[in-house]
Amino acid sequence: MDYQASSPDEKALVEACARMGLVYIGEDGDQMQLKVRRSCVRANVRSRLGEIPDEELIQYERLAVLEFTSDRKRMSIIVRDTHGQIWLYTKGAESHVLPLCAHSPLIETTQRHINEFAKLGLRTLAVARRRLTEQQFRTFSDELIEAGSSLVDRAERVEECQRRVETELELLGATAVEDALQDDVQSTLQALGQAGIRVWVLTGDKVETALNIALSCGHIPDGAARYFITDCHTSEQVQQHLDTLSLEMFRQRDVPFSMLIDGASLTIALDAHREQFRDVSVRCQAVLCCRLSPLQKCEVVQLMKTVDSAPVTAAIGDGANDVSMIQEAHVGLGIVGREGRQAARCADYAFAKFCMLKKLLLVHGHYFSTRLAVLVLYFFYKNLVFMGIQLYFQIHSLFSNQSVYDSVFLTLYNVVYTAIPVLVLALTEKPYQEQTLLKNPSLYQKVAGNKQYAWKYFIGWMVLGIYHFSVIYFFTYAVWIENPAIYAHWPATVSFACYGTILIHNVVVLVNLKLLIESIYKSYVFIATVLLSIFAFMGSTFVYNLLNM
Ligand SMILES: Nc1ncnc2c1ncn2[C@@H]1O[C@H](COP(=O)(O)OP(=O)(O)OP(=O)(O)O)[C@@H](O)[C@H]1O
Ligand SMILES: [Mg+2]
Repeated sequence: MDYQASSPDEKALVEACARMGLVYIGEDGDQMQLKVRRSCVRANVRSRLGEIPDEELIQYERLAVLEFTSDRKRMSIIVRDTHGQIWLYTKGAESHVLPLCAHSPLIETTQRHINEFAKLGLRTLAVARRRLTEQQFRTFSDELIEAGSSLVDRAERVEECQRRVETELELLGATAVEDALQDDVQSTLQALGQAGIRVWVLTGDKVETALNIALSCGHIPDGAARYFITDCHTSEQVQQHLDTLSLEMFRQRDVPFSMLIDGASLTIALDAHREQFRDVSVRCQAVLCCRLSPLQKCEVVQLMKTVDSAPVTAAIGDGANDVSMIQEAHVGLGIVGREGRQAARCADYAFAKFCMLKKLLLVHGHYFSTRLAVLVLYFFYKNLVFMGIQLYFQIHSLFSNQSVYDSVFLTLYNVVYTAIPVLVLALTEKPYQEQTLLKNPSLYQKVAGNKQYAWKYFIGWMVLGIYHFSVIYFFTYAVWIENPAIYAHWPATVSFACYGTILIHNVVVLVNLKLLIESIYKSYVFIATVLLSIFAFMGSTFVYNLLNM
C-alpha cells in the first residue's frame, strides 16, 4: 500500500506500523480501518491486543480532529475504539506536548531520548493520550461547536477549547524519523555562497535537529565560530548575548561567525533590540533560526529588508509554514514537495527540488538579467537615435513642425525595422555557456544587485545614441549640400523625401548593426533577423516608392 500524507512524519509512522503488522487500510466515512496481522505483531504488542484471529479488521470511529498548526506545534485526534471507549491521542513537538502531560518519571526519560535523537538530526515527536468519558467528550464537543460558531474571537475560543481537553495527558513515548536532506543541498549552498548570496536558515525544527542538519549540509562552515542565543526569557539576557557576540566578532575579525537563535529569544530580540540584532546578524557568515512560527519567519525577512544596503531578499520553502515568508520576500520560491503544494502555489517561482535553485539563479537568473538589461537600454538607445535626428531637423527648419521622415517610416520603425532582432536577443542571449556559469558561481556577481542597470551603463548608451544620431545627421547633411548630382535638382520637392529616406536608412542599418555587435551569443536566428530587418527596410522602401511613382 502506498500512503500519501501532508507531513513526512505521518507517512513514516503509518508505514512503520504497517511493517509491524498494524496496517492502516483507509477509512469509510468516519470509520478508520486497521488490519492487524497477528503473525507480524511482536510478542509484547500481541499480548496487549488480547486474543485475536490471525488477521482481523479493527475499526476506530473518528470523533474529532484538532488540527496541527505551527503555533500549537501539535495535533490531536479523538477516537472511539471497538470497546466503545473514547481516547484522545496527541502528537507534536516535545516542547508543546510534555508540559501537558501528567507528572510521571517517563517524562524525563523521554526528554532525554528526544534530545539524543535530535542530536543525530532526526525529526522527533512526543506522543501522548488521554481517556475521555462520554460526558467529557460531550462537553468538549458542545463547547467546540459553540466556539466555532462564535462571531467574536472565534480562533481564540476554539484554541482555548482545544487547550482545555488536551490536558492531563498520559505520555506514551517519542518517535524519531530521519528527515533526509534532498540531493545536492551542500553543493547548492556552497555555490550560492560563492555567488555572493547570503543564506539564512529559518526552521520550525528543534535547536539540536536544526544544528545537526546545518552542519551536515555545510550551512555552518567547519571553521566558523558558533554562537548560541537560546532559552532567553528577558530583554537583558538577549542584550548581553548580542553585546558579547559583537565584542567577539570585533576581537576575532578573521574568523567567520555563525549565529544560532531560537524562537523565544528571537521574539525578544525583535521586540526590544531590533536594530542591534539586525546589525550583528548581518555580520555573521551563517545564521540559523530554530523553532520559528510562520509569522516569525516573515518578520525576519521584513527585518532584513530594512538593512542599509537594501538587499534583495528571496525566500524558499516547501511547507504551509513557509507561505508568509515567501510572500514577504522580494522573490518567493516554492518547492513542490512532500509537504504539499501551498508553498509552490503562493510563490513567484515553483520547482521540484532544492538543488534546482542553483540553475535557476546562476543560469536563468544570469541570462534573464542580461537579456532584460540589453532590452531596456537598447530601446532607449534606438528611439533616441531615431528622434534625435528629428530634433536637429526642427532646429534646422526653424521649428517648422515638418517631420523629416515620411509617415510610413515613422509607423514602421518600431514595429518592423527594429523590433524583431531585439526580441530574439531578449529570448536567446547567452553571455556564457550554461556549464561555465554552473562551474563558476562567482560570475553571478556580475549581474547581482541589478548591476547592469547602473546609471553609468544608461548614460553610456545615451551618449552613444547622441553621438550616433549626430554623425548620421551631419554626415548626411554634408553629403547632401556638397553632392552636385542631388544639388543639381534643387529645389525639387523630391530632394526632401530623399534626404529623409537616406537618414532613416542610416538609422535602421546602424541601430541593427549596433545590436549585432552588442550580442555575445550571436545565434544564426539572431543574425538572420538583423539582416532581414535591414532588407525589410530596403524592400519596403522600394515598393513604397514604386507605388508612389
Ligand atoms: N503533522 C504534525 N503533527 C504533529 N506535530 C507536528 C506535525 N508537523 C510538525 N509537527 C511538530 O511541530 C514542529 C514545527 O513544525 P513546522 O512545520 O512549523 O516546522 P518543521 O516542519 O519542523 O520545519 P520547517 O520549518 O523546516 O518546515 C515540528 O518540529 C514538529 O515537532
Ligand atoms: Mg514543516
